[in-house]
Amino acid sequence: GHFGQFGGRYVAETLMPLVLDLEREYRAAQADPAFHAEFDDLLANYVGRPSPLYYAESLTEALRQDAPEGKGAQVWFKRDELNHTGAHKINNCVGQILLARRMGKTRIIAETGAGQHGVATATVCARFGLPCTVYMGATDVARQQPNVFRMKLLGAEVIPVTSGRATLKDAMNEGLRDWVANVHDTFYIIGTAAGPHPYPELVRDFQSVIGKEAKAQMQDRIGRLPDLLVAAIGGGSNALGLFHPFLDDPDVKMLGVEAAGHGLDGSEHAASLLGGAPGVLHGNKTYLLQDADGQITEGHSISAGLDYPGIGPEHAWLKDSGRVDYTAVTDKQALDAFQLLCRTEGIIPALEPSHAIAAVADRAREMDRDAIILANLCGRGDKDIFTVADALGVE
Ligand SMILES: CC/C=C(/N=C/c1c(COP(=O)(O)O)cnc(C)c1O)C(=O)O
Repeated sequence: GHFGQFGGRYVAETLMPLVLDLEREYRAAQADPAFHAEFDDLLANYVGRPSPLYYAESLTEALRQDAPEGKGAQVWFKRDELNHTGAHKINNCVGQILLARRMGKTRIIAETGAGQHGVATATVCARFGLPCTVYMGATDVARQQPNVFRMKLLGAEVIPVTSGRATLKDAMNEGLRDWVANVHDTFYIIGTAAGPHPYPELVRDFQSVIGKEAKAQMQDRIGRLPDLLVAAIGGGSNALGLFHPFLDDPDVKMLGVEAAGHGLDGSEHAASLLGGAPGVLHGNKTYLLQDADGQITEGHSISAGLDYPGIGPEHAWLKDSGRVDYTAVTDKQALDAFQLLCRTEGIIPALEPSHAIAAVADRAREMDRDAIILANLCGRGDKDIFTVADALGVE
């Protein structure tokens, strides 16, 4: 594997030539200044980067209210929810659509759970005039309706998937099935840092613009590095994007936040690292929620984007190496954090980063007032307002 025992490329033989072509093309793109110039130009002038680095003063003060005397870290956000399409997903889609064009592919497919990756894929397909087919679990079609309509407005075909629990895992199964049948003309834009090598690496590389910007912005604004980075984890791409540029800074601690759903003691969660075991799924070896026979078990999370029984292999390696700490936040805790941010900062976060905000609230109270926490605000909550309304029993 490419991350210790984790990673690898466990795919059907028919996929191997394409996966090898993709690696060859990715290496060529990495060495091509024109690729980087086009990527950087689109991120600046189409996506709207750099995303702001924002000091959440009001949230910081609110958290200090019930912190012990002299405690209460400063909370900063990387505002990737302000990107075009409303989440970090677009960073990766811009990179992958450029690879698809370099490879001469004429058809794009993708999987989606929260619909953010689906919208971002449909967006770059519209921009570059390529047909787009998005696979989405029927459960997620129902709970992320605003994004389903946006995908259609952008010209994408949305195919509901009804197998299993009809969430992200099932959508990714269908995406891989389509890809195996159409390798000649189709490029699969995978939405997270998972899948057969080189996907976990190239997705992490495209998303690392988040951490690179944050490092420079922190130096400009406060002249030092943050003490703790916090990010929510579905497959793990926004977390790796923030963490990766800081991995060689030993004083920068990192916390990945998984979805504990209805609690880690039961099976109704999506904490693949904390509640799973090593296994193989979707082309890579990583930590997975699985039963004693190695069958993948269905997860649960209130947040569609974290509702995945796997995780990118780089996180499996970072956990085992001890470089990154991992925790898990329940649906309830995420909902409370969602409302806290709305009320203190006037920002409606997606349910995914709401899990990170819950963990920030937990850690900030234990840290000194001059400590700096930087959290990834990786998506906006417009897509979630009806899910939240139902959960809170309000109109
Ligand atoms: C690739 C499938 C995941 C999706 N979203 C995941 C997601 C996530 C979790 O994905 P990762 O960053 O890859 O862990 C975090 N924040 C937002 C706003 C998300 O939408 C999607 O389909 O939109």
